[in-house]
Amino acid sequence: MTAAVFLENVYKFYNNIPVVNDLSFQIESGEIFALLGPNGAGKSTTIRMLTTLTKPSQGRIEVGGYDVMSQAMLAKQSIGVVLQQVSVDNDLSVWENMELHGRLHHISNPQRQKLINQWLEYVELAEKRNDLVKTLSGGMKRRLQIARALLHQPQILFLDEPTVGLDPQTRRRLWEIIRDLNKQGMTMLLTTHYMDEVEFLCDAFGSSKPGRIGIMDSGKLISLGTLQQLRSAHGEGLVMKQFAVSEVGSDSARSWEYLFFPSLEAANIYLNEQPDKTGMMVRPSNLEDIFVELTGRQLD
Ligand SMILES: Nc1ncnc2c1ncn2[C@@H]1O[C@H](COP(=O)(O)OP(=O)(O)OP(=O)(O)O)[C@@H](O)[C@H]1O
Repeated sequence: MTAAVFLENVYKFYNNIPVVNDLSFQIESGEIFALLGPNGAGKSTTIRMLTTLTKPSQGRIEVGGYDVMSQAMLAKQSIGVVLQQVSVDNDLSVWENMELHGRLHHISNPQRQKLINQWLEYVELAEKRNDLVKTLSGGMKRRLQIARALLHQPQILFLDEPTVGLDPQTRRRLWEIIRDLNKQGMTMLLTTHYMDEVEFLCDAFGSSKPGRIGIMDSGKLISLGTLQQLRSAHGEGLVMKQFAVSEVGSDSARSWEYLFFPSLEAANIYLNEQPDKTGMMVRPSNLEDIFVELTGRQLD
């Protein structure tokens, strides 16, 4: 079966520096895939290459079975894109934004109006159809971006940092939309630097098909798998040990050392064997622990 998204040995150089460095992975049809990494890891550049907005310097990329270099038009038709910066036209109404996109994609009426209505209903903006976009909230604008990206019935939806700058309720609502679209069979690739976003969207929680997580750092894919696979690979049990890193007068700055163990039980056995347990605690590992272990950094 052809992968919905396929990257092989992909590089992107800016000023001779590889900001994407030998990236290879595939996403199957219907899968949800999150690219997680700190600022500057190369996530946006990767999405820009996948969506034909910038060319790879080397390597092969296919989306929807089409080569992004030699079959860019066909590749573009098979994808919907929601970029980090809100890209809807503020001076047009909600409906006019949808109409423009529909015309650009040569969707003829009455199908165009049917799809506009369907997707505006889906993102709960039907009642706002005649409102100017500049009067909408940030969350509404993001939902409009999603509705517009879906109008030409793409197979794959790319979302670059979809919930950045939104309040908690709005983020939650967008996550539900993203998860629902994926349940309906839409292939999804999203970038994020929020751990809770990845855990909500990619975690099993009763789903037989959890999403996969690709952790990127300095242009490289440094880990790949479901949350459970990442936890199994790095250790499901964690012992946190507090230690002083500096002493200034009577103040001391404290930090944590993380020790991973194959299971929570193994972590507990280790703790029980310690003669002095002061400043130590045991808990199951999570995505953030794994990220810090792999990159040596914490996300914002
Ligand atoms: N057009 C460009 N010219 C030169 N350097 C660039 C260009 N675009 C991106 N970069 C550099 O490439 C690196 C990767 O940037 P990118 O935006 O892909 O990272 P990111 O993981 O998406 O980060 P963020 O979460 O901040 O968006 C950064 O060091 C950035 O400064």
